[in-house]
Amino acid sequence: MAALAVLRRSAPARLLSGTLCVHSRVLAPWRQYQSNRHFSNDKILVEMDESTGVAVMKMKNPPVNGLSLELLTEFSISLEKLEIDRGCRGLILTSASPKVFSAGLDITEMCGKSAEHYAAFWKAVQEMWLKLFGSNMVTIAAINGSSPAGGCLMAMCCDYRIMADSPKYAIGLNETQLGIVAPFWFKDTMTHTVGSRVTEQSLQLGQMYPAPAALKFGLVDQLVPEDKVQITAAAAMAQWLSVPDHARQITKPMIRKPIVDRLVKQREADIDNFVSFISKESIQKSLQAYMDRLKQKKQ
Ligand SMILES: CC/C=C\C/C=C\CCCC/C=C/C(=O)SCCNC(=O)CCNC(=O)[C@H](O)C(C)(C)COP(=O)(O)OP(=O)(O)OC[C@H]1O[C@@H](n2cnc3c(N)ncnc32)[C@H](O)[C@@H]1OP(=O)(O)O
Repeated sequence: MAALAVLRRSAPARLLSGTLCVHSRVLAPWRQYQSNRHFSNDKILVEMDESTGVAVMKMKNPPVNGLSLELLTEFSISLEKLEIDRGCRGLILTSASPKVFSAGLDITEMCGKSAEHYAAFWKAVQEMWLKLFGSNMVTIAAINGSSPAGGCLMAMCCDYRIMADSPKYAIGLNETQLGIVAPFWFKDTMTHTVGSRVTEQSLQLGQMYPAPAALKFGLVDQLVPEDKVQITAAAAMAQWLSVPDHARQITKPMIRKPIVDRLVKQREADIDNFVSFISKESIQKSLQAYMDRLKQKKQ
């Protein structure tokens, strides 16, 4: 048992290659850590079921769960807490808002801000990805609504994806549609999920796939009626957890560690690249025009 406990603790550290730091500027203090093991801060809600060892993490940033610096920071802190919790073996990631899993990166974080802000934001995006893609737990995305760009990235980081069966909900990496470019580790994550050919086409076209199309080529693993997404995720989790932890935890990094290491080796260069790209006037104009289109859609 002691050996298993060591494996459980040491594998994430190896996989994440020392990436435990989080940006300190917006660290929200834990409001509470109650006996029933629910904890929450502003943007992330965690419900931990001690009898199953499964935590449900809900993103809570209405109206569309934009991945702001605050949400990303709280996400990484929450995930880190669960990762070191002996009792937690599985994580179900979902949205507290109906109809949207996550609208991806909060575009307002990438518009009209300082270079320092862009760098802090991008570091938080990297941190989220390193922790979720490199997690030692079983991770299941319960995709209860649309999931563009960064939302799709989060879902793809998980071991298994269950999506609400509705053509109204779409998922994909649509960055080129905004006039921006998905970085290499977004591309790596998609290649890992659906292979090179589909990734090449999807990324160039910035394609969003309605849920039934996403199922066809494996961007999601299972479609279920909207009101069954959570219960199906719990059932899938039970199945994944029936595999002995130590064997699964040694297997997962065989595939994922080289992908994680690629970013770890060039984190600073990737931040510099992002800051210089996003600061360009032409890119700022594209993002602003896209935000205007989103707002006009309503009128
Ligand atoms: C060489 C390369 C090197 C380095 C890298 C360089 C570049 C950068 C890479 C960056 C990677 C980027 C990743 C991203 O995630 S970008 C974000 C992409 N997201 C989207 O395109 C989603 C846009 N939103 C939608 O499609 C819809 O909102 C959605 C999610 C389907 C929900 O639809 P609906 O319920 O109808 O809601 P509304 O559209 O009415 O939106 C409500 C409200 O929210 C605002 N909003 C929506 N999405 C975002 C967002 N991502 N960020 C900020 N704000 C958003 C929307 O404008 C509305 O606002 P309002 O004030 O009008 O209420």
